[in-house]
Amino acid sequence: MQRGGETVLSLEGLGKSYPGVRACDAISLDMRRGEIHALLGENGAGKSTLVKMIYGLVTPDAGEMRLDGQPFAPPDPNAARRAGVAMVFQHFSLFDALTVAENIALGMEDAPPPRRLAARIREVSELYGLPLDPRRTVGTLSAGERQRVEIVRCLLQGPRVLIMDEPTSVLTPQEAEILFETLRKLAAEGTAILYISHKLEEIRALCDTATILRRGEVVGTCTPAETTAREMAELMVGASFAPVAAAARETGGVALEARGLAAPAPGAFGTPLHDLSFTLRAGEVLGLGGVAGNGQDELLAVLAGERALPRGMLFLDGADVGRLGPQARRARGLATAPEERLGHAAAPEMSLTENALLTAARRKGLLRQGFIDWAAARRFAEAVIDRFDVRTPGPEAAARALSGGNLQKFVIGREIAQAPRVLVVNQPTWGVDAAAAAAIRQALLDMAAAGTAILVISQDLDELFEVADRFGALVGGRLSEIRPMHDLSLERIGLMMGGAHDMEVAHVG
Ligand SMILES: Nc1ncnc2c1ncn2[C@@H]1O[C@H](COP(=O)(O)OP(=O)(O)OP(=O)(O)O)[C@@H](O)[C@H]1O
Repeated sequence: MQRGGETVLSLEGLGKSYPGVRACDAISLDMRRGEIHALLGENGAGKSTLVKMIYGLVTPDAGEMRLDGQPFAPPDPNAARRAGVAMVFQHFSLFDALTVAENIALGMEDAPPPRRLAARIREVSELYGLPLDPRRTVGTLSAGERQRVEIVRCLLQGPRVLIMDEPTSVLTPQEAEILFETLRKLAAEGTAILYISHKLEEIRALCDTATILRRGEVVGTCTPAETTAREMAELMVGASFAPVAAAARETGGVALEARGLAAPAPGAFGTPLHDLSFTLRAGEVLGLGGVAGNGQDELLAVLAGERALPRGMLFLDGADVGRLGPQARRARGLATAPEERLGHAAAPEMSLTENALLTAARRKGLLRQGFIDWAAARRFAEAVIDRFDVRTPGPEAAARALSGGNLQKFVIGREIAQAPRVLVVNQPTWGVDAAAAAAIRQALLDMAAAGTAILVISQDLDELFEVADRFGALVGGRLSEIRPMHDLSLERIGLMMGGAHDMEVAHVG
């Protein structure tokens, strides 16, 4: 570990307000050369706002920044990049139809000629243990490989400060380990890394120091290796919270069954589903793991009814529902929550009340003789906000004004609160902080104990260990054998999911 290097970036009293919310309040923080610095905080604590100020996407309304001792106020990301600040986002901004090299060239100001660039990409990717073929079309890459494109793009700039926003949510455990090797090597060379994650065990393994934010303010710092995950979670929340506990439960009859379920790829780069068969019983939680892009979204779309299926492939309580649309399936008790919260699970410009109405109108009786019962819709939205501790000024707030994790709590809570017979969720706690994730997982287990059949599609294996009774891996649109969760180790599951995609652990040094 390289503690004690000179300060590269210092923030002094940084602040930013949005209407009704002080997102960041007088934040001071120093980053040193060679340091891997975690930024921790519950949903809405201000982490994204803070890094957006460093990256020139948001202008602070108070305080100042210094980079290498010089005043630093980037008006836009280009300026931040020129000054040596790079950022890898949770959502990749790559063009599927272009090659790796073309994508990288697009993000550069003075891209070298194609052959030189391809050679540089090979060089940097090999040096940092992130093999990448510059000629591959991005649409054919796995999520882990796409992330490598983003990282290599940053590394080509030789950044002094590298910001990573929840980088491991798309990786297998083996790929995450390779990423950590890369980050350690970068830190050893002097790069300062600011690392946002809700995965506290990862932070303990990787980060030299952590700054904890709560409601826009710095509330503490710690040395992650010397602090337990629970202690860190409690520092973030400012209180203790209960661990997830599964009550003993009995499984009932088969509620949902897929029989040889198959569907062509929805577009040029989607994943076709091949011959998926599983049963899901009342009171049971079936976990489907897999690296992003292996058919998760496509499976959710056919289970939700966004895409119809031929006869004979999908049964709800014994009845063939494959040809029914989403509203008809919901009316029969099959509720679903997709991964993408803004735009798919929720309409960004609509209020929380309107978003609640979108999926709950039938089951919660929010329509009266064809008219919307706005008072009832608002009460339902308020009940979800209360029960799942969604931090927002109120149900009239637009979905897009919520922090990522708070919107996630809302869209999952909206389905849970409808008490469906079968619930299918994709990445239910993606981007949700530890305490809120525990609350969502507990709610899923409580529903199962009350007899709901639950299918959890997730890339978070710790989550599946916590909630699932049985496990199957989705790989290339196919389903592995389904095994009892307690027979499986993390390593075994990682291998079932496709291991490290032909990658070798970086040889550091
Ligand atoms: N564009 C915006 N308009 C209005 N409010 C906003 C906007 N962006 C952020 N906020 C508010 O600022 C606060 C901080 O949000 P921010 O996204 O920085 O939190 P976060 O710590 O990154 O959360 P998460 O872990 O959920 O991503 C939240 O209360 C959020 O609702």
